[in-house]
Amino acid sequence: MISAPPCLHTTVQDVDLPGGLVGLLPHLRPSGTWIREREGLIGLGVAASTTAAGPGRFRDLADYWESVPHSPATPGSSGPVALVSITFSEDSEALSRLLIPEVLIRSEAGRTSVLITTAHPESPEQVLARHGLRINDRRLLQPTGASAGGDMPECRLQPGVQSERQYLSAIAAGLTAVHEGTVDKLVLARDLLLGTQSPLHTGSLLARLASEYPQTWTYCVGGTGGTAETVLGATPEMLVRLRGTRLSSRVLAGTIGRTQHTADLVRDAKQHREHGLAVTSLLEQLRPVTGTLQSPSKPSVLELPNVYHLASDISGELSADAAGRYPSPLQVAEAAHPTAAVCGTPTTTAAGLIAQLEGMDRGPYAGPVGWLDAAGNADFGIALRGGVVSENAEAGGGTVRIFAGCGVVAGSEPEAELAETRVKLKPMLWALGLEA
Ligand SMILES: C=C(O[C@@H]1C=C(C(=O)O)C=C[C@H]1O)C(=O)O
Repeated sequence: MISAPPCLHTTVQDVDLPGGLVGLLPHLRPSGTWIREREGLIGLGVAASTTAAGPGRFRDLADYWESVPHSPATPGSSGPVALVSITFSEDSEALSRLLIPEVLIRSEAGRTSVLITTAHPESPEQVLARHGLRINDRRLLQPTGASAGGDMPECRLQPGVQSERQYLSAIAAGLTAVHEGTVDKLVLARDLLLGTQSPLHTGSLLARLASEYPQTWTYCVGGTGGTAETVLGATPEMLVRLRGTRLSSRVLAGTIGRTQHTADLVRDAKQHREHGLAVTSLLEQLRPVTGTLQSPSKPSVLELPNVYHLASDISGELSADAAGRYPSPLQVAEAAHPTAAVCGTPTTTAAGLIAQLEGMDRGPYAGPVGWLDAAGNADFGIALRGGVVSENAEAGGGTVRIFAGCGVVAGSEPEAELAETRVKLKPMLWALGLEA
């Protein structure tokens, strides 16, 4: 629902954070995160937010963001940042969201700053104190409360929308569509449901993901209390990164588990075909909004603790329209989404088959997730290796719904694809204490 955003006042202050963003996470209940290695951001609380649904969801979120009136931040700072999660499908029942956190802790190029954005006449100290933080007289940013520790509440594993057997049938049906020439590639996903009896501390869960998977972007959007849903995970895939008019992307497709060797991936023609379709889709979809685009002649191998992926790092430059205007970050994300890394080729036919064969609403899974600022900078990853946490404030516990998918092309074997989803579910299962 789009409502008028409040007028926001921002203050910014440089701080020291020797333990880095990840060290702070177990003490906090973030409303948003985007962290990789020692860089990124943590959002706390919500100064303003909106939700959107349907085919106009990108545009509606962009309109809201553009209408946020805010006082200019200190020179050198890019002002408020919005965290964004957008559903995979325009038909999703789930909401796409944009939220501007009250407190934004941002680490970039060795500098950490705290940006406070508020609609209320409160001092920065009061706002920080409400979120369990203080800045001492030596500029150290410190938590005021104890760490929640790394222990996760006991989780009960429940079946997802499809059993493994049903998922194998969906893959077989996908392969038939490939053999009949309806699609060249189709990405099919499944889910698992985990029930918890006591509340899940999302800060600790995110800290576990960020520590174990430092090569990925640890994301989180939501968590505004009550029965609100939080989207979180650790994605290795960058849909679009914008720094002014410079654009970059990391396309992943073609995967093996760590029990195999990278050489098995590098010499596998099927994996390269699958990868090539994902790269081609991104290049074609970005062409209308870019002037130049470069992609490597062959993919490299991205090594993660659970899998090896074929990876292509794409770079380019945005193009201006006839009036000299550059596309906004949300327009670029809309153009890029969905690539054949998470949908298929051709896109519309694949999306129709996904809805039919998966039998589930992907919600935010495989949709764009990340942040944008008022200077036109943005990081939008693809919401993979994660899930949706739903807390039930009354019952005290909640559920976590986690997702994983894989690309089906000619030569795919259903059992191997099922095994691939098992290793892709590993980061979340491990972070929740369900896997060694
Ligand atoms: C669909 C997922 O991952 C995508 C599919 C891949 C593949 O099929 O090889 C690899 C990386 C991602 O683009 C997932 O993690 O759920």
